[in-house]
Amino acid sequence: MPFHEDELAAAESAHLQGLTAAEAEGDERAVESALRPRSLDEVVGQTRVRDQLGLVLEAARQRGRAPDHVLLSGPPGLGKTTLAMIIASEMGSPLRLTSGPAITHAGDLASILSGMNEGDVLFVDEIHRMSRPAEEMLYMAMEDFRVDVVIGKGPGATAIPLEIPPFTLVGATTRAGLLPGPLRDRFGFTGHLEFYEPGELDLIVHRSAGLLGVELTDEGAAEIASRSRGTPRIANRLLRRVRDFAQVRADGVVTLDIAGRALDLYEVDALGLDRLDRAVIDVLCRRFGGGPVGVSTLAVAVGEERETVEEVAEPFLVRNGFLARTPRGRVATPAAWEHLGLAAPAVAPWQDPLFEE
Ligand SMILES: Nc1ncnc2c1ncn2[C@@H]1O[C@H](COP(=O)(O)OP(=O)(O)OP(=O)(O)O)[C@@H](O)[C@H]1O
Ligand SMILES: [Mg+2]
Repeated sequence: MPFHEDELAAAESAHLQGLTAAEAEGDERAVESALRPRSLDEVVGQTRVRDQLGLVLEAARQRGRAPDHVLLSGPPGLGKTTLAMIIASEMGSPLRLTSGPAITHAGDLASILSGMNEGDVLFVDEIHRMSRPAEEMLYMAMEDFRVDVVIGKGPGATAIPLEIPPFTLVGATTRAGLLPGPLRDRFGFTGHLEFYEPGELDLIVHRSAGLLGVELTDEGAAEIASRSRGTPRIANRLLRRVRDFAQVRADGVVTLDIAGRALDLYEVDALGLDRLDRAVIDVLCRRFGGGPVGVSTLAVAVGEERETVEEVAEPFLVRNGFLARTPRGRVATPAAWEHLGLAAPAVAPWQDPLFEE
């Protein structure tokens, strides 16, 4: 391994803990980091992004240059951080980790950049949450490998140009749409991560079970995979919860029956909807008659942050045909009514030509 794994894992878990502040999750994070694929070959699914990225890295290696800047976008838990780490490891370069919210001043970024060596990979998680001045400094650094550090204030302020050795920026975002155009355009390669197919999640569950020493049947793995919301992080988490159940209530082997009972206990339904997903469609149908309703109102009604509803619940609900985004707001589809065991209104309010907001 070109970088020191323990250090990396420790840095990552500290970084992630800073973001979540939930001490109890520390252990989960450590397991998560142990389950990360370490090379492109180990990555399951995402074939398009993997092939494209593989080419970008190979070409850079042949030229002996740092690869182009890479932007990774997609819903949480699909592998953005994993891929960032793989980019560094495939290039044999050290990885530096930071995140948009951690860079509050341009000076924070300047000090990170000035400590970089040629070929280093800088990973900026949640890059859409960086401050404006830092963002502008980053444009310049990405394009010209140079930044202007402003010393002093007012008329006496001077800008001192600072050269930065060629590096590769890897940005991750759950909201590519929120990135300003000039920043987005400076990435040489953008990989959009998609939700995983059940067959791919099945492979991931088997792989993780092997690493964790969990005994499971093919049917047990398939059950976990099909209830994982197309998301490897969730597949791994459910596997651990099902393992607990198997250990305490049975003989430790994860069978179809055990997986089904455990997942019912954890309120993950047959289609993989979790509590938040169900709360969103439930409120939408029962309280707002199917919509349309603005996302902020919806978020208040389910007692969550707007961002959480938009970034975590919605992509999955939209992709699975339970919810639609319309210019007037969010609406429930007939599949959502059906999933809740409710009768959909004969004419949905938003389809009624006399409907007025
Ligand atoms: N393609 C994959 N194959 C196998 N396991 C994967 C894959 N992608 C992700 N994982 C697993 O899922 C977990 C979550 O992935 P990761 O942390 O990279 O997601 P992320 O996109 O960075 O999420 P977030 O937006 O929340 O930061 C990892 O611990 C890893 O074990
Ligand atoms: Mg991440």
